[in-house]
Amino acid sequence: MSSSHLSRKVVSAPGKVLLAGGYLVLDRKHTGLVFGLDARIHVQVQPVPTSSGVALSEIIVRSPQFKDAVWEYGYRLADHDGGCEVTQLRVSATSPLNQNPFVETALSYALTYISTLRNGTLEPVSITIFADNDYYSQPTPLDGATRTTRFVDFGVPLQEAHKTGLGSSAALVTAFTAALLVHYLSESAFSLSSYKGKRLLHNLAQASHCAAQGKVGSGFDVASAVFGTCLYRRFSPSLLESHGEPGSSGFATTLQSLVEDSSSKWDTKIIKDRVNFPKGVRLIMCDVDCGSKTPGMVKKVLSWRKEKPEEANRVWSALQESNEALATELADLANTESKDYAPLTQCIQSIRSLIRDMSRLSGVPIEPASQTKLLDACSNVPGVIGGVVPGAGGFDAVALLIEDDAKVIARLGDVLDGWNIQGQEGGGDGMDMGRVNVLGVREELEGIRVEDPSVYPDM
Ligand SMILES: Nc1ncnc2c1ncn2[C@@H]1O[C@H](COP(=O)(O)OP(=O)(O)OP(=O)(O)O)[C@@H](O)[C@H]1O
Ligand SMILES: C[C@@](O)(CCOP(=O)(O)O)CC(=O)O
Repeated sequence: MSSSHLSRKVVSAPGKVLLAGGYLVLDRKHTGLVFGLDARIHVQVQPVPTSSGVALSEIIVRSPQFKDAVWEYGYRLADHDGGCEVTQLRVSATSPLNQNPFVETALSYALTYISTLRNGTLEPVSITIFADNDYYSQPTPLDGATRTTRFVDFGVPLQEAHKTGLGSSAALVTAFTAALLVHYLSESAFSLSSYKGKRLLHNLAQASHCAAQGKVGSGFDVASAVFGTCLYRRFSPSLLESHGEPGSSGFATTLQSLVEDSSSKWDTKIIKDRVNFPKGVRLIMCDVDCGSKTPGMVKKVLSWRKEKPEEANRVWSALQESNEALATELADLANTESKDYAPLTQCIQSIRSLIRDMSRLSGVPIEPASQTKLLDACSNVPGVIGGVVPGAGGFDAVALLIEDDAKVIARLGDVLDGWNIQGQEGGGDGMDMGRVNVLGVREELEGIRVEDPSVYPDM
């Protein structure tokens, strides 16, 4: 190990799949069953050596798997308790500003919080982001085969990469925030191994993720990035609606109180003890490349619920019951070690049927006909227990539960090989289904994790 590894800190956070509870989880009355995935975003922080003894207040962030993915920021403490303001610096006077709102917001929020706990200036650091390959569409070898490169060079700018929908921004903001807290704060002020530390990270990452996306979602993706697989009940949205912004008077104190929850306002529920995953079963994702999400799906579903509350609430209550039954069945299978997967198939079928009701009644293609065909074809493969359109659904990836056996994956591969043509001819949604690839990801129970820095490439 070279000595530079000693001062480097690396933290990783998992991607997610909302197996059950899409849309419902937006309402505190309901829960979502979210699985963490073994595709992670890793963030490395290292001090910048200063030979002259003069430290400039500059932070450089790189995402070396993408073209031109370098962001430089100046930072300063604002007057009137305004927290830490960051300003993106141009790489050259003539080059356009290539912004990364998630990085920039996570940086100013984390530095603001850190500055409330530390006196004096924060020394500059260099930050590197590594994304596991499955966050972006490209064929990856499945279990058993050797992955050639741990972190593939995608060779394109970040905006041109095809995302697979594993929640890169939430995993990034969470790992990025955690890496900065671990770097700048002493173990006694902040530790990821305690529940208190995770709660603090959760609150801070939810605040900056919402600010960066410009809307308050349910936050299931940030919650699973911190706590891993869980049943999730969201926080009241009003919590994040009026905390001001970096630079505005009083922002630092408001953020500190929000993050440390000094008025006990956070009502998020992370339920881990009712969730388990049976040995012998595996979750996999099939990425529909060129799949696209219909814009405004959330808005349309919510306006249907507002217009027809009785109709919608009937479906949502039944779905909530089926979603909980799925979590219970998975936990029972894990506890009893039974290999009778018929009840699990049944749970998945009843969820799918209710999701199709929701699609029909709301007019939103949550499980469109082309995904119904894909899921039915996958479910007919021996060893496949069942599958759903996860999250918001639409034309994105599907999630399957299968018997954890390479033969099942091989059989699935055979079915999916010719899928492109079948989808285009018979999809019936006016959408072309692209190629369907089995991603190399699987479920993972663990959330945020401090990593051994020596296994990452030197940057
Ligand atoms: N590897 C990375 N390096 C730097 N920034 C990244 C990286 N991955 C994601 N980001 C940031 O997150 C943004 C993508 O966030 P977006 O919410 O659109 O996708 P997502 O979180 O993957 O979506 P979904 O919830 O559908 O999975 C990028 O534009 C960039 O700002
Ligand atoms: C529709 C929704 O409930 C889930 C969206 O999930 P995904 O981004 O499709 O994985 C929105 C949310 O929970 O914020």
